[in-house]
Amino acid sequence: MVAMKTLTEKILTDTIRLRPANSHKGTFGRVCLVGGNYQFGGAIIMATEASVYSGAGLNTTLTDVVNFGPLHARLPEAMVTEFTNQKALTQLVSAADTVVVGPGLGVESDSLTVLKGVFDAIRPSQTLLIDGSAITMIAENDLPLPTAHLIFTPHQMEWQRLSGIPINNQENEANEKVREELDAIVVLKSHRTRIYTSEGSFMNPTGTPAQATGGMGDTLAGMIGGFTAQFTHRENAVLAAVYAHSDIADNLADHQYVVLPTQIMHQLPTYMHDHQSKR
Ligand SMILES: NC(=O)C1=CN([C@@H]2O[C@H](COP(=O)(O)OP(=O)(O)OC[C@H]3O[C@@H](n4cnc5c(N)ncnc54)[C@H](O)[C@@H]3O)[C@@H](O)[C@H]2O)[C@@H](O)CC1
Ligand SMILES: Nc1ncnc2c1ncn2[C@@H]1O[C@H](COP(=O)(O)OP(=O)(O)O)[C@@H](O)[C@H]1O
Ligand SMILES: [Mg+2]
Repeated sequence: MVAMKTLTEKILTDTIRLRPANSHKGTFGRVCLVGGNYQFGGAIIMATEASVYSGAGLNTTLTDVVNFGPLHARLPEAMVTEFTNQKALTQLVSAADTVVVGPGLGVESDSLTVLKGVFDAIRPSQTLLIDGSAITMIAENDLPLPTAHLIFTPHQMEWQRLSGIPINNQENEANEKVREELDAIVVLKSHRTRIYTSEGSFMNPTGTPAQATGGMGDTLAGMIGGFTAQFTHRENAVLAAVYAHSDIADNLADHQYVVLPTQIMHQLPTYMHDHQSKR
């Protein structure tokens, strides 16, 4: 086991590139976000909004039809399609650089059908981020994983379900072993989030109890989606998103009792401007 490294602010300038003058929306990646049933629309709206605010060039959301209006009222920049339309799902998933599946997807039979549809459509060259309900469904149904660049973003209870490691025993050695079996990047979220990759394991030093509110992880999932779609080094993109998400929260918590997920994403364009590479 190699010692865990602690992330520093340097991960930001190592990752967030200066936007080239000769560029267009296609330069900054396509993200497809899948989730948000009739009950959890807010989750996929927050994930989508976080991806857009992190600079991803094109964003399409596959969700329950009840969420179309609410999503567009907040975010006309995103495109929407119904997640039960298998043909559209296959086409939109195939066209993405990064697919984010799970925020607010739910665990009912329609949710499982959607998840299986994503797994069938994904190709090995693509990045697939698996969050929230999708992690729970994989664990509960023992679903085989597709071949792709996989990223899991479990909180401790979701990691217990997926890995079988009880929350109190989630030590680095055990976590690293399961990460290897999954052949994925694992972002194990807690008050001090740890990130396990094939290139090493990392501790995120940022974060505050002011973040302990629903939707905070949905927002991180969207940010990682946006970062991985536009920045070429996948591991660094994940690390930078985790660091930024909680660093912004720390800054807001200097003068706020609670930090809302939507406040974090709205800070992103300024924060990324201030922490981009100078070259
Ligand atoms: N506005 C919305 O639409 C929201 C929808 N959400 C969605 O709701 C679905 C269910 O996710 P939940 O996470 O709520 O439910 P889960 O049942 O998966 O997990 C929550 C349980 O895990 C426990 N837990 C233990 N350690 C934890 C840790 N470190 N972090 C978080 N929880 C920990 C909590 O106490 C809680 O009882 C997901 O699809 C999620 O995306 C939630 O994100 C909340 C907001
Ligand atoms: N006490 C805390 N200190 C630091 N970060 C926290 C704390 N509580 C929650 N977070 C962060 O908030 C996010 C919660 O994710 P998750 O439980 O998936 O939320 P949701 O599913 O409601 O969106 C994670 O990024 C986690 O690290
Ligand atoms: Mg979550």
